[in-house]
Amino acid sequence: MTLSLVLLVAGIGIFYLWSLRIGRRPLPPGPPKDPLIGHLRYMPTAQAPFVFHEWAKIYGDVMHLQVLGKSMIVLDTLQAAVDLLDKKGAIYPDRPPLPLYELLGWTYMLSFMRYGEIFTRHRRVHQSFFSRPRCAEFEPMQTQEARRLVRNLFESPTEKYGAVLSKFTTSILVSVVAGHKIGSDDDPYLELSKMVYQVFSVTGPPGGTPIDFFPPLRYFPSWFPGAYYAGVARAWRPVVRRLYNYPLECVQRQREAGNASPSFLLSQLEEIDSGSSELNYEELKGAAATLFGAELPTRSAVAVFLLAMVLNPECQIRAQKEIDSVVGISRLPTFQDRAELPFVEWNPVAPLGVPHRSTQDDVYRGMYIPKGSLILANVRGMSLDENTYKNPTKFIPERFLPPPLGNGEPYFSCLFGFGRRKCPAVHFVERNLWIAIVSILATCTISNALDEHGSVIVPEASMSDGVDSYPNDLRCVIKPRFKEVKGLLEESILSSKA
Ligand code: HEM
Repeated sequence: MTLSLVLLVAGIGIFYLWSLRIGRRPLPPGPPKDPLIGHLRYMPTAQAPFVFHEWAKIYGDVMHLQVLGKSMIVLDTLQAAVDLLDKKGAIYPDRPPLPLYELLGWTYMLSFMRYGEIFTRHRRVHQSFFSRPRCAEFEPMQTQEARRLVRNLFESPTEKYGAVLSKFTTSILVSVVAGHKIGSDDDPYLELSKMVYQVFSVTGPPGGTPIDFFPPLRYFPSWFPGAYYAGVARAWRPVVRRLYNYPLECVQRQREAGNASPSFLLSQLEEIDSGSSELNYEELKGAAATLFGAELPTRSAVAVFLLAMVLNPECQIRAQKEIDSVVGISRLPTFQDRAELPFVEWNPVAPLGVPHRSTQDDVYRGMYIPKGSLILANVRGMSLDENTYKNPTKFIPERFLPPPLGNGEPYFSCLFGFGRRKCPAVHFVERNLWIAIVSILATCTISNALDEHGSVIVPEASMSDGVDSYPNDLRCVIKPRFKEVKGLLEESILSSKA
């Protein structure tokens, strides 16, 4: 009798727990799906952040999608992303496996690394290299590169602006990572950076190819249905290998010759020799490749800023008035002016970032999030949240400034990602952007280009779908604001040792 009672109570208990999970904790809502393949047919092939944002208006800010049996959770509000990825960071620190990137040879890349012991070591190395005090040391070099950027913009036609921006971002990264100063346009590092862009362009955003959903396809010839990207990866693998080998070989050679400049690679090589490094040689190559691979978002951010200035000339004038009142026109701005230039603070929006992956089952607002789900933080969707931001599609740089300077809207804190995968270079990146933007505003007038009939070209405010979300149309004219500008730039560039 007693045994039956115990079994009955245990049975009820087990049923209760089971019903809690299956019955009362449903998966987050999502659009209707097909049997077996789930949402495969409905996954957006273009402008995904905007499509997800529209779906979120119907199904809610935490959506569940399923593709070939894999769960995907799309987070469309900052609140949901902060609650899950920040506050429960221990459950969401992983990245999905990326078989195509493995085939390409992107190994030991922090951005794509699975969570674990190797990740923790690499993350420590990156974080300590880009610590706040360390980043302050890069300011003189960043200032000089921003001035070279302006000079190069003056000397280039509109269609070359993209290349000029690449040169700026690559120069800063190469200086920091390998201690090399880029001079001419045929510098091998510029060629490498172009290659990285091409590799990412031909393989698309991480995790989106048939091989990522069905890894055995990587072993098939590229003509086999679904295995096209295996051929692409095999063809581009040597390029990735060159990106891994070239910088380290250069710094090793310079070190032997006794003329290596301070850099990430040099300090890590010294640590390897002294036995205090967290990384071995192959891992170090991957760590450096990680940093070169991060060139694209900075280039896009400056390009988006230029586009915003063409489309919003009143904002350009307001920022320039502020700069003129603090800096004047007889010198160029420096980081020391930053505290007095609140209107120049400006940040880009990265669209979908890199997916996180959950390592345990979780429950959020009563919804069940299965272990192993891919978590996509739709940062673009978050920026369009009308409950938080007034006129979200309008460019209002002062929206985050406290009144009376601005609207006092909540600061958009997620540009650099979430939780344990947040961009480790944030202090470095926001300095790159600030000095580029303030230098351009202080010295340039950015205005509409004219077409062959003399009519004003108004570029469309839309972004590419590619890996770097770059403006589709950046036609504009960049000219010196006043006649002394070129002299000030030349003087600063010639006298600089940075
Ligand atoms: C405007 C420029 C940039 C933006 C908007 C940006 C933003 C981001 C975002 C959103 C992530 C993903 C965070 C997440 O998964 O939650 C990320 C990761 C990362 N970023 Fe940046 N980033 C920029 C530039 C850079 C630069 C220049 C570097 C290096 C010099 C860099 C290094 C990294 C690394 C290593 C990761 C991977 C971190 C990890 O997976 O643990 N980023 N960044």
